[in-house]
Amino acid sequence: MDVVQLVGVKKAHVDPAGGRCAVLDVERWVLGAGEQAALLGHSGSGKTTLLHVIAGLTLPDEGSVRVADCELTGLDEPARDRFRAGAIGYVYQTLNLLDGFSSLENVLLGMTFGGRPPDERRARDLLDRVGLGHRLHHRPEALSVGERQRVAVARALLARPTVMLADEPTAHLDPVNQRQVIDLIRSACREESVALLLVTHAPDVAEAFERVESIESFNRAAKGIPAKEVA
Ligand SMILES: Nc1ncnc2c1ncn2[C@@H]1O[C@H](COP(=O)(O)OP(=O)(O)OP(=O)(O)O)[C@@H](O)[C@H]1O
Repeated sequence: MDVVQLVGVKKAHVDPAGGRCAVLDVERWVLGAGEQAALLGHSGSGKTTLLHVIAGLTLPDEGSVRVADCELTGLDEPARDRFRAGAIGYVYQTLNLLDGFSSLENVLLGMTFGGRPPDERRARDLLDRVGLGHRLHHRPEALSVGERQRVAVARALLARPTVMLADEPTAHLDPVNQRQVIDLIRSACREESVALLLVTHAPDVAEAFERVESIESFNRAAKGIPAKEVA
């Protein structure tokens, strides 16, 4: 069963001169239930835009985006926000942790938009599992970059999502920490049967995945790839 299915998805951004710039042109792309895929691609090839479209953070100009059997293009923004809070775990490139709040509060805040009561026991358990049981009450500024990254992973898992989207979650880590955070994301997703799409620039991070693909192979709008060369 596919938990993400994009069909005929097109998305253009408006450039500073007011012109439209095609960023996504995807005939069909799917992610299976519990599948783990690494996504590579050059800077500006549309990786973050693709994740935003799958998460319903932005709508495509054309096409269908189905996630966990829900057609996101048919939902208004508040409905997409509610859907995302329940079905999608997102680890942002910039982590998006709130400065004034502890690790535990940051994890719990992830559920605020879902309309369900925050599950503090699960939040503590997840923080424990990512090795931060002793950092529950530290604020982001008192955590290392790797620890912040792990808080973001725990927050993304709290609502028991169907899909985890991770946008370069290890960009600022040394190779040892990078490996630890990736292993942690992968094992947590496997244990909870969460499908994973992870964007990375690091070929050695991608190598560990059974499915590795470059966005240029399926996005006809990626620069340098003429549409006719894409099957
Ligand atoms: N809100 C926006 N308005 C206008 N153009 C945008 C917007 N967001 C992204 N773009 C453009 O769309 C293209 C794809 O951006 P995107 O962030 O998806 O690329 P990426 O593959 O994730 O890049 P990177 O690897 O550098 O993070 C880029 O050329 C970018 O300048």
